Amino acid sequence: MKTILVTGGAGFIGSNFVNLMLNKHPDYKIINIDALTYAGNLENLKDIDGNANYEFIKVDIRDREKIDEIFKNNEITSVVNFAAESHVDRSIEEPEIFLTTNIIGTQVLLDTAKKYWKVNPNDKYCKEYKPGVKFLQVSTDEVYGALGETGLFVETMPLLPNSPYSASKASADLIVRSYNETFGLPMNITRCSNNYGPYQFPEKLIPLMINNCLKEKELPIYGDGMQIRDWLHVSDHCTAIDTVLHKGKDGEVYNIGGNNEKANTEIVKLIINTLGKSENLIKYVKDRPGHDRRYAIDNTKITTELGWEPAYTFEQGIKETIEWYLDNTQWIENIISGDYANYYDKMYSGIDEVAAIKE
Ligand SMILES: Cc1cn([C@H]2C[C@H](O)[C@@H](COP(=O)(O)OP(=O)(O)O[C@H]3O[C@H](C)C(=O)[C@H](O)[C@H]3O)O2)c(=O)[nH]c1=O
Repeated sequence: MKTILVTGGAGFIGSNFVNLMLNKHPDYKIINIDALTYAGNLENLKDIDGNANYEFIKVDIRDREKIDEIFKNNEITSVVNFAAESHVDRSIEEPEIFLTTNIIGTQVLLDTAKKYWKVNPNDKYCKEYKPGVKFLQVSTDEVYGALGETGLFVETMPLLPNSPYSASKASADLIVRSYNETFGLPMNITRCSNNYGPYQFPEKLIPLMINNCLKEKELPIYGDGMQIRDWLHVSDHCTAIDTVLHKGKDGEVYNIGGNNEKANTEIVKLIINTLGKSENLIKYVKDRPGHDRRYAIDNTKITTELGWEPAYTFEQGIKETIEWYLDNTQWIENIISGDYANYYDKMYSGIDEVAAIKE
């Protein structure tokens, strides 16, 4: 039986992944560890309550002692590391937590996996690991920096991150790479484009706009709104990670994109129109500092080498996502009333405050 340690499994992408894995692989055990910060919510996992193959442990990935104890008590065969501080705007306000969680937290996991997975733990030079073990680092296309009007991100591009968030993720990627080169630790890195879908915290563009629209609050678009993102449905992202976990070649990086390039304003207008609201709600505000102009992913490697492709069209995905938020207004209220509430209110309750924060 495989035992997969999923970190950050109460967050948006992590909880979608835990749900997928338990349904798709009924013979796997999933251990979900999560610090339950503002963006994590066990309500995201209510459908698997009582599943005998699932265990939740509240822990911060920076807690070396507790991580060690989890590896000691369980025969873990893979780690899928979703745990991260992920919001770019917040990384501009308070970078430190991004560096400690995203970089040091990853290093703690790598050290512990190395310790427990080595065939000979006492040999510092041992590069032989138990069969089938793998560390999968979930990363982001933001590590490549920004694209101009043309071109796509490919895995061989240099890392040129622009925000404290993306710099922390790029640093973690390099640490993971170094553990593979220096210690032979089996690993893959995946770099996804912008995710959307159910259970996304309403600080990110799509759920923020849906939530504000439903409450008839202003919709803050940064700068000219012509920045482009490549939108990937979270369930496509999860099937891609499952594919890389099982078929990814050791030491390789795989980009994961949705083949859906859209300008921010187009997305916001689509949400407004679907919800039958007025475009007068849109308010163009001061631009995000260091705002990346365009992200777009070349999926050739994962498609040709591993046979994965996104299944969702954006039209279908956004329709289902809007419906999900309409059906789960209480979930939104619950998640934004936690310990992040003050920060959330400050950031998103009024446009003038948003603009002030961006100054
Ligand atoms: C919240 C917000 C965003 N925006 C703009 C800023 C971006 O051009 C775009 C998407 O912003 P968001 O913060 O949702 O996502 P990104 O900054 O592209 O980053 C996201 O996708 C990558 C892959 C990750 O790895 C990040 O973890 C994830 O947060 O909308 C606005 O114009 N107004 C707003 O109120």
